[in-house]
Amino acid sequence: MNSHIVTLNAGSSSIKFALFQRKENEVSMLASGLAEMTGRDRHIEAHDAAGATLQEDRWSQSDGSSFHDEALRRILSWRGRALPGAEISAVGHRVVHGGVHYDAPVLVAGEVLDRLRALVPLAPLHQPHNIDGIVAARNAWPQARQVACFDTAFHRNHPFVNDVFALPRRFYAEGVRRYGFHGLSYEYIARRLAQISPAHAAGRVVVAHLGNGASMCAMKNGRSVASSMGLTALDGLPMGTRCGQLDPGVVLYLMQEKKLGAGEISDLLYKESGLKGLSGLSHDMRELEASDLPEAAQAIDYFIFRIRRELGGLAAVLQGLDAVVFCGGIGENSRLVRERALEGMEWLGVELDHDANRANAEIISSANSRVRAFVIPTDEEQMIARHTFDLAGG
Ligand SMILES: Nc1ncnc2c1ncn2[C@@H]1O[C@H](COP(=O)(O)OP(=O)(O)O)[C@@H](O)[C@H]1O
Ligand SMILES: CC(=O)OP(=O)(O)O
Ligand SMILES: [Mg+2]
Repeated sequence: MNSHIVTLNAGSSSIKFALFQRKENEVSMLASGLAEMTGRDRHIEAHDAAGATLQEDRWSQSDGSSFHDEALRRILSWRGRALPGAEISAVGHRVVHGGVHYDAPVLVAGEVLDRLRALVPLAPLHQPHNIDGIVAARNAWPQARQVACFDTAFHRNHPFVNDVFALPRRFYAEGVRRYGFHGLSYEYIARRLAQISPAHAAGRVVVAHLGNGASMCAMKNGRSVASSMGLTALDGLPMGTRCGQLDPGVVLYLMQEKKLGAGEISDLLYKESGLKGLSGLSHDMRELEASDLPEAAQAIDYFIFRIRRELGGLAAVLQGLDAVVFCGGIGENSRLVRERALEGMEWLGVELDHDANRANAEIISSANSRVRAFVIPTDEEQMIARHTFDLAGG
């Protein structure tokens, strides 16, 4: 009997969903979709494996319900029509934070959900939606097993120096560590690079996952050795609405001088900063690139500046560089960001092929470039599906 699974991936500005089947160890996607919150509107669309549209709809946020609640409701209400007769044996969820307990996917049972709830303060833009997805999927498919697949798991073998903050040791012991996120994406990229170019995959690689959330990962032989993100998904690169790296003194200033409370500071750093805060226009890179506002250009400048700084830093961690990979909504689509991130990087061994970059080619470095630069569409859904079949069977 063919077994089907559903995957749910709630990001900060989108929920991606898909239906998979496994036949003789091969995982294939039968349908996939995306509910997304752009600068302009909210929409949902779904396609079958051949790309034919199965569903398309737009809505505006007027009734006070959150984007994620409404998106999840629409995704689940669609399932009856989309999946007639499909027996769903398991639902795989992207869960952004696994904390100290989880360094691999788990079946959601017993105390798991409580442990995931305890991590909500460390990932407020994601974890509540990941948990809502688990609860909603339990109701929608009561017979199915629920599998949690963690963004943090791929990074859990970092050397101590990449894992620690210089705080008194008791904080490390209680889990105040650099976890790193986007691990399902990096895991997929490591596997895919090994298919495209095994020699590069075995070497020193920096992957830039540039989406609404953005981070960079240093990999050696397909394993993560450092991430730009930390205890939370606030650190490192500036993002759609998140600040990225910040002097902790700024937080003290906000508390002591501006008299802001924890909730206000959290909202400021997670929801009002980054590209949105700097541009005053939008969190959405497409809108910033299309704008003539000098503030929009400066927001992009800062994004690029931090990518370049992180690239140099991670190359130093790896003691050299063999390949750079771009992925995520911005990394896969923005020629401008890739071009500006790599221009003048010949000292590091990267020479861009401008035509290939403009064409969104898979390899965007020149034939002479010592370091090869790739654009590889990421596929977190595929990683979730593989883990879910492996753990829940079917
Ligand atoms: N053609 C494009 N040019 C520039 N940016 C793009 C393009 N397409 C998508 N993006 C950007 O990708 C980001 C969303 O990335 P994605 O990885 O889907 O987000 P999430 O973090 O929610 O999973 C948005 O900032 C969007 O503007
Ligand atoms: C961890 C994170 O930032 O995820 P996303 O890019 O999906 O918001
Ligand atoms: Mg994402």
